[in-house]
Amino acid sequence: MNPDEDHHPVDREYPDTIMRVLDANANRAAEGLRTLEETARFVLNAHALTSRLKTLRHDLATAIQLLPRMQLLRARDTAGDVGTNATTQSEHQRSNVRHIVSAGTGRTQQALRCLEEYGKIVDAEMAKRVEQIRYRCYDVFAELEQVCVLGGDRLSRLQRARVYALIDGGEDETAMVQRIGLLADAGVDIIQLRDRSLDDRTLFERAVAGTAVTGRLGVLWIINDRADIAAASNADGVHVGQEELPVGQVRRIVGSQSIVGLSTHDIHQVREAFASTADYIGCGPVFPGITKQFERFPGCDFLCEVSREISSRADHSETRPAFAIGGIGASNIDQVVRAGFGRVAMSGAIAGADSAEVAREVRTKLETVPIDNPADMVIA
Ligand SMILES: Cc1ncc(COP(=O)(O)OP(=O)(O)O)c(N)n1
Ligand SMILES: Cc1ncsc1CCOP(=O)(O)O
Ligand SMILES: [Mg+2]
Repeated sequence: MNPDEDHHPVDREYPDTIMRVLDANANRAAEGLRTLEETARFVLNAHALTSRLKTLRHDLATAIQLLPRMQLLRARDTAGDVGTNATTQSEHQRSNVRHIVSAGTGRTQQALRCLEEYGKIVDAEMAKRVEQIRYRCYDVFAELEQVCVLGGDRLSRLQRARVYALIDGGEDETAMVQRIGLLADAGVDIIQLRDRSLDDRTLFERAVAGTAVTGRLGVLWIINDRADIAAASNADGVHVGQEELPVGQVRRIVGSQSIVGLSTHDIHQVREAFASTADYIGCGPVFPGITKQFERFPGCDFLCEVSREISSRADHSETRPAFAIGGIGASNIDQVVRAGFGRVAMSGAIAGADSAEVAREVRTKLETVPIDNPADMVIA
């Protein structure tokens, strides 16, 4: 705030000691929130958490404006602060992102409590607002720490993923598990269970079996359409279409640690998806295929538009991994690659006896397209 705009009704001067506590902790809390926000944004790609942390940071700045800023600045005395040299060894060591997050959340919470307590002497309204911010922080911080462990791992695997296979539930559970093993061996990164012919109980049981085997094999496991079954089976995520439950509602069911994918068929839907909390998008249908019939094919023109949209955004945290889908296989992968896509989802092409060779061949071609991979830092 401009010092001239300091409109706090200063009817008294507060002791410098109090002002120093408030000044130091206002800075500490704001810096802590910014560190956590950057982690959610750039390291974890956690869109919903990033925006909640940003709102908290802004609300804190608004609350701090209730303090007499000139008095705060006059009281600032970094050189005379006996605490600046009193550092501990652990303050200078951060071994991984989890460590940064737990240090940041602890520090921010402590700073908010100090602000609140000392703020009560100066401005009761400010103290009340900080108290509310502190309560909101408890929830957001708990989620952030959890996302760091499970969600962060899922998101970094998603960022690296290139080949995504859609499968049905198979003849029986054993057949499905075998197929998953084969696809994983062939280097498939993500497998989606897409089967509308199964009753809910059987679909759930297949989902549970898939969660267990993909967990062992290091493959992401996504359930098509059904957020409830994805949550109940502890799958890595869910994929929904434009006519299904909105992404925000899906999130309420599966939580922030799960992957949510969204189908897109035109560039407006892609932009909407980038503004939502979806973690990746499916783009298509590109070509006619055997799995699903369509009247319209946005085709490779659409893929080119999506590639341009992604590369036009300087800030890659504003985009999401995009998988081309629809009739894609070894015979047309070159066209997809030429459209700038380094990731595909396939069903029909990986359903036959040659599925492993197809998956390998497709992968080799896709690897010629660089994909943005910001999540290559050690999160564990
Ligand atoms: C990765 C991926 N992309 C697109 C789709 C299609 O989803 P949707 O439009 O909801 O159609 P159905 O698969 O539900 O028939 C997908 N499943 N996966
Ligand atoms: C579900 C879906 N949505 C767009 S294309 C498609 C089917 C993908 O299967 P295939 O790879 O066999 O065309
Ligand atoms: Mg669907």
